[in-house]
Amino acid sequence: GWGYDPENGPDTWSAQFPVADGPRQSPIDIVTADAHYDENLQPLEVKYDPGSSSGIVNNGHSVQVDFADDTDSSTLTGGPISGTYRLRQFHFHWGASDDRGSEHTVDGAKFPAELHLVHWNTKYPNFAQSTTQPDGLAVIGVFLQIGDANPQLQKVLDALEAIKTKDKQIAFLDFDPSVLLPSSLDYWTYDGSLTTPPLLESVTWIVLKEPINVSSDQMAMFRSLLFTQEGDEPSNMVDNYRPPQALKGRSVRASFK
Ligand SMILES: O=C(Nc1cc(S(=O)(=O)[N+](=O)[O-])cc([N+](=O)[O-])c1O)Nc1c(F)c(F)c(F)c(F)c1F
Ligand SMILES: [Zn+2]
Repeated sequence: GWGYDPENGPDTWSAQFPVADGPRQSPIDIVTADAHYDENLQPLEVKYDPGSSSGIVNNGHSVQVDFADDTDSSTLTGGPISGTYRLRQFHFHWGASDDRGSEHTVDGAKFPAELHLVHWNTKYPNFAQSTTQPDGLAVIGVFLQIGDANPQLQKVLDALEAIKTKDKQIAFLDFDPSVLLPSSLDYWTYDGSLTTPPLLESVTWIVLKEPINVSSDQMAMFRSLLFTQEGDEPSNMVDNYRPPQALKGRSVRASFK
């Protein structure tokens, strides 16, 4: 299956997923001088219920925290979107070293990691259906930068030793992901896609300008995960990021001056 090695990584995905060469692929490099301030953009409204967190899983591509999305308990509204989007899951992308790992870049600069909070549009019956619609998903991207250790992140990191190998998962309850958001919700937004196969062009991207902190030691904990299943030749889960894709005429809007 697809992955991030030379023989199954981002440069090979278009063979099985031709949309990889489509008109609205993600991630992108955000050129801040070209990001147009749009005064019509609303503030983001994030309302997460810690009671809806359910589990944490090593899915073979990332570490993912899943949420119950059968009610409007954890939602995203406002910002560039209309209607109500439900939080489905969040996950991370990171590098083998602190000089890389984010998917989006800012004026060419890479961050050591990027958090993605995946939401789906409740005008569609469920997540799967929404993934096939141009306005089906809204993903909040948050950059991680090396600084002081992040105590909010530590609860996620403490769970990793129990899900070291692919397909391992454990219960992960009472976690409010808003503790992972920076103090400012200023954002850039553009129309894009999933950054992993099936690369569906159904994502309104909302990339926060302000990074959150992570320490180098905490980054090393992400890198202790494995892409591989228990008993297989171990391969460290690192560099699980797709590089920036062509803008193909798209505009990036800014919610701030
Ligand atoms: O649920 C999905 N979540 C997801 C998205 C991204 S993402 O990087 O593309 N993203 O949008 O943030 C990265 C990871 N990850 O673990 O790294 C994910 O687990 N992907 C997904 C899927 F797996 C399918 F088989 C499918 F049919 C579909 F429609 C999907 F949308
Ligand atoms: Zn992602």
